[in-house]
Amino acid sequence: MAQNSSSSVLLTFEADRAAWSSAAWTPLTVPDEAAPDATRILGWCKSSIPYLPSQQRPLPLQTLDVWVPARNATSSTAPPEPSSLPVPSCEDQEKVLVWIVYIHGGAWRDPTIEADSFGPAAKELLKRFTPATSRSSSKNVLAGLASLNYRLSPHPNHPAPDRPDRNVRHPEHLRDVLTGLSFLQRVIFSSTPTENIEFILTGHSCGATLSFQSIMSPLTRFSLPPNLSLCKKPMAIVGFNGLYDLAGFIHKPPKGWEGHVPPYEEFTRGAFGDDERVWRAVCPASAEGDWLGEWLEEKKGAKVVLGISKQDSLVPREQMVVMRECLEREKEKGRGVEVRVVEGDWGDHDEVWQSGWGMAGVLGDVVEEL
Ligand SMILES: Nc1ccccc1C(=O)C[C@H](N)C(=O)O
Repeated sequence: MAQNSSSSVLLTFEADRAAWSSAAWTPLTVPDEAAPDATRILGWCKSSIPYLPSQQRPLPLQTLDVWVPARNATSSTAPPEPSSLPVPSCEDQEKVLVWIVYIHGGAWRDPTIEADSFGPAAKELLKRFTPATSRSSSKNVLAGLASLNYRLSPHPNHPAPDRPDRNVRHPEHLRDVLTGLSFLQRVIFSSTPTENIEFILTGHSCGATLSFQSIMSPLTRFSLPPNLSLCKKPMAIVGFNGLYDLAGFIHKPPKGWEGHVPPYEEFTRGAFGDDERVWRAVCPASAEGDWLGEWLEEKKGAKVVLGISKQDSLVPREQMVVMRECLEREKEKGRGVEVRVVEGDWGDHDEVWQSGWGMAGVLGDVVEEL
């Protein structure tokens, strides 16, 4: 049985430590089945942690949220120290400590969708993996969950000329995602006394696009500094209702989707500018070169799960199909990434994260199978 040890975060950089400690741990509670009027603590949450610690005034969208499971069902109500990261201990050498990192959607521009939109799915996952209720047969241990904010492009319906974090273009969204991931990995590796850690990177809509961009070479593809390359790449990428080929959609929409071309073109130009070569280079199903091979070189046995809502009215099923076909073409060349498609009755485009259960089901299965 996994138990928490509240180890202090041993960060090399004082600025990282200050940033991590700047947010308190708050309890996440659920009704207690045993005592109907009481609640029990499911986990602990830190929100709006700035991930650009050296910057004097971090912008509101350059932050991340973290959830960790509570020690056990009757855990004390005293929160962990703000400077700590409670880590489930994992005596069983066979078990892997798994972190899930989520990237929200919103077409690179919607200011009404932020990191906390992962809350419902995070809660479902904590319920499934809380040490007290976790099936002992579960192969792995859920160590924690994180969700990233990143700077956005302007939204015509929500102008905010005074907000520098809502008026950027590619590659700034990805720069923030990689910066947040690096900060998180520094914190996790400095507080977890095991090498046996794996990450699942997951995203919704344009967050799925950003998940795949995160494993591509930042320098050669996006003119970002090479030190933003992830020190540890994810073992699995899980996309929900993802955007994988924007140029393809805009030039040749599926039958019945022609009316969606104007909004797609608007947000694509808003995020990536007018050069269509850039649209192709940023989308995983149309990008050239061997990004998959580069990932698999480091992560043999890596897997991709493409989840789609059958009721999605904003992203057509064909986006998943082109992505699956792209990955399967690579497979024929001998690059074995395992690809799985899950089609769920999860409601419309945003309902899958609003309710959270569909996402949590798919992600929980990936945690157990890793
Ligand atoms: N039309 C889309 C097509 C595909 C993916 C997202 C959207 C969005 O509209 C996202 C967001 N709610 C927006 O206002 O930009």
